[in-house]
Amino acid sequence: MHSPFPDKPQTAPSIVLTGGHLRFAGKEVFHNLHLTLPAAKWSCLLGPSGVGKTSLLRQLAGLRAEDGEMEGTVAAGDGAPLPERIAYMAQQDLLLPWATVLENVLIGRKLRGEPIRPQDRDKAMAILADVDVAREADALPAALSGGMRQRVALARTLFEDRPVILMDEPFSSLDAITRRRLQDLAVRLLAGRTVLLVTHDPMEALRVGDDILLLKGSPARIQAPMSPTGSAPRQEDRDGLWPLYAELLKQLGAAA
Ligand SMILES: Nc1ncnc2c1ncn2[C@@H]1O[C@H](COP(=O)(O)OP(=O)(O)OP(=O)(O)O)[C@@H](O)[C@H]1O
Repeated sequence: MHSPFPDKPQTAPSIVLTGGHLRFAGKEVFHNLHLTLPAAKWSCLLGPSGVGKTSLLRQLAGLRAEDGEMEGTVAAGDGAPLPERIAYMAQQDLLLPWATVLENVLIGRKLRGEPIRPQDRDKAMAILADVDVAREADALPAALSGGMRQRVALARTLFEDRPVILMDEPFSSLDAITRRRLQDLAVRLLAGRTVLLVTHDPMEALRVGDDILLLKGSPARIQAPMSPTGSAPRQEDRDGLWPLYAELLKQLGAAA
């Protein structure tokens, strides 16, 4: 099968957050939060809107909270430095408006002062083809639909090919068919990576996640209600996901 990643992924570490704490204007979003993301597994984080999922993802990505107080330590289980091993895909696509789609995928190399080699362009184009926006490679982001921009942002994350991937609702703007296709693609391309995926879609979490996490309450706490069996991407009927879906909905309802 064609793969834009001919090399083996670097070893993916576990990620450990200790004593996570976030406060905005006196409101505690979370307090003394502990979380371990197992190495080379997909963890999916669900929770009601505003509970703190994006904030938690940003803390794991090493980003500061604007206008907020953040405390806690984030470390890789193997003890090696973490920041350069993380790819972070934000909720807003954050594409550079003046750069073409292809340049946006390659922007990480450019920002790091690395040369753009022919094989980098080839790899970027292969990923753009995988996410079905290769025809738009020379277009500016403003010419794309929201779903297309999201696919470009996903392509940029995949291009970075890091062992740790943090994604904030990466498939939210996509139609149902494209969403499933890209879930399957991401599972294939990111096998062996340590992934945390924030989603509002319990079925998405059940299809792709090794571990499902819930963030709930105020201040928010982490729960780990289930770890679906069978290898991802799972199928609703074949893998018996519907009862788990109902259970997750119940638990999310209880979280409101
Ligand atoms: N810059 C900020 N200033 C003040 N409050 C903030 C700021 N950023 C986030 N918050 C607050 O922190 C809380 C958590 O926000 P966060 O975006 O992490 O939630 P979320 O679970 O990702 O929500 P959603 O599912 O809607 O994306 C919310 O109450 C939000 O209003």
